[in-house]
Amino acid sequence: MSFTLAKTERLAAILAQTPVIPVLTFDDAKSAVATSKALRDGGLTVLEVTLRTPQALEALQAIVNEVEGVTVGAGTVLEPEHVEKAVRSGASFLISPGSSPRLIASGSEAPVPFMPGVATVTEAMKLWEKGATFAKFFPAGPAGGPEYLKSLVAPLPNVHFVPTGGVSLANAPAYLKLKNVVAVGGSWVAPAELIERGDWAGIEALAREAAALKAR
Ligand SMILES: O=C(O)C(=O)C[C@H](O)[C@H](O)COP(=O)(O)O
Repeated sequence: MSFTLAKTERLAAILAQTPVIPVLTFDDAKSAVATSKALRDGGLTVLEVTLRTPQALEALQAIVNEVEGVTVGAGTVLEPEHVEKAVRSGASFLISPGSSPRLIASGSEAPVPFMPGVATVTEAMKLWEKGATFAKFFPAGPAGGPEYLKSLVAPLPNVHFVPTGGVSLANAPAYLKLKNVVAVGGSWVAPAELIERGDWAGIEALAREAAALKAR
């Protein structure tokens, strides 16, 4: 089991592309493609498609095949079966809200980078012992917010986080200014109501505001 340097570097390069990773939930491939184009046109090019709906893998594959200029990963990866299916559907990276031993074993062996989730110091240390230096911080707000993450800079200077869960345009800057935050994740840039309504211009506008945020 290993988080290899090559995959870690690949993940670092993906995360360096953007201050905000949209966390997306799709009920059909068509709206997934349209939403992804709107996000890309607004300047957000790294997308996380959650595996929370029956159509999620089909949606992910459609984005991979039909939308140029985006890097698409799978989110809500909870078990080894999700790892296999997401990779087969063309995911460029895998993200999980947590870091169970079984998932770490299969995720770290995947051919694409895997970013597990943590909410505590000990969880972050356990990953670091295995060679993982990037983790999703979830659920960011309830788990302690920017104050909590700031406290980890001194003891864990080599672990970097993508806070997700309760992040908004308003509070994203407080996370993005931290030394140990490379990007934030959030669903606010593609709200379900706008996707249902087909308001692609609205999503593009939200993406544009988010893309203008600065990571350190
Ligand atoms: O499904 C996953 O893998 C998760 O980790 C949960 C998501 O990241 C959050 O649901 C996004 O949080 P909000 O931006 O507050 O909506």
